[in-house]
Amino acid sequence: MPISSLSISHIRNIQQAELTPSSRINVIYGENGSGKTSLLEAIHFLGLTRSFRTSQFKYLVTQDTPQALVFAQLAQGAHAAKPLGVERQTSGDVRIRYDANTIDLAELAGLLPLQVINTDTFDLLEGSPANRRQFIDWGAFYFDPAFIQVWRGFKRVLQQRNSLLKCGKIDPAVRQVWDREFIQYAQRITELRFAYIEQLIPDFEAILAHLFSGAEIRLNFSPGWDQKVPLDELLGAQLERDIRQGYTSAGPQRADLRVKADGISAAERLSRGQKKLVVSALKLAQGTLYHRLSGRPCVYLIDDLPSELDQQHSRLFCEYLEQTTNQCFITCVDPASLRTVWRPETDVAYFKINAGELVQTH
Ligand SMILES: Nc1ncnc2c1ncn2[C@@H]1O[C@H](COP(=O)(O)OP(=O)(O)OP(=O)(O)O)[C@@H](O)[C@H]1O
Repeated sequence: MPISSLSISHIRNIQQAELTPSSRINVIYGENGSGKTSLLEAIHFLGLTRSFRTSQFKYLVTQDTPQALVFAQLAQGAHAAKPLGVERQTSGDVRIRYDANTIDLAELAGLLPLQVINTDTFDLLEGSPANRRQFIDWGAFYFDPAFIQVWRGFKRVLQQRNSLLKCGKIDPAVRQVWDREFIQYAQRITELRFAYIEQLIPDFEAILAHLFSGAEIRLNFSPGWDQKVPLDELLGAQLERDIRQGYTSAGPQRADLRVKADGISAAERLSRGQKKLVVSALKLAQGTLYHRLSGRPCVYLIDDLPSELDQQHSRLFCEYLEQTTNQCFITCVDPASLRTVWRPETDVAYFKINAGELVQTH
């Protein structure tokens, strides 16, 4: 559901800002330190009650202010827009209200599915497998309603098993009970991840073909253990090692999505700009698949779109965004490079931000 109006109070250097965004493309521009990323963080806060830049709320809220509040109207097609408000205190209290009801975080995540493309997105290639598992699990969460329960169950069993391992000596009967449950969850979570990746790959390849040429990119999902060996055998064979280490070394907690360019790790092979195109294609593919499955577009927060990209690739990126129905909030320092890329019929709004103050421009 696109945001049809937005009011931001006390997010970083934005004391108070109001905007009426376009349902399609919004370009937010301004000098370094003017508040562009803060505006994207405000939208992220609205969708998830937290920032994508810091895990500590005290850094997100305007300094010396006890609370942040972001309020929006979410468009509902032909029907009247519905209000959504997220308020969070530095003391810890969070209040989420949607259409006159208090809702929880899981309901909020379903209302405003967000995709962020920023410098951290490079972690999808350069970071640890945990980044890629998070990426897969975001998609699997929306892909199959069963995923969240399976994921929670698996986390609980893994924690229990690891606690047992840390104790050193384990009663074989107790271990068998936990292993049985561990294996059931491991198989289920892996099936759901496989199913999601299988659906994602064609979208990823189609988007990549639009944005990128120069190397053959392949995605390869590795579930976290050698599939040729039954997991119960593996857990038994690795028990001594697992006890020494104090954690379970095989299972979905070790899954990864390997990205290769011409058969070599993409993180090692690609240039910075090429990496940006590949990670963006992954994020755009997630949004496309989500839209196809749910019938609803995502909201994209794209920080400094032109950075790392030459003019031709910026143009291709914008062309792709234009073809989708996502609502996009795109930041840049100089809007000149993004002024000429849109088709005349595309609804594009421009906002200039200066010292946290926002004005709509043309
Ligand atoms: N908690 C806070 N309270 C008030 N101001 C803050 C807070 N945290 C950061 N700032 C300031 O907010 C300003 C805006 O930062 P932001 O990262 O949004 O800028 P930007 O426009 O994205 O810059 P750049 O182009 O350099 O990436 C900065 O000057 C920063 O120092």
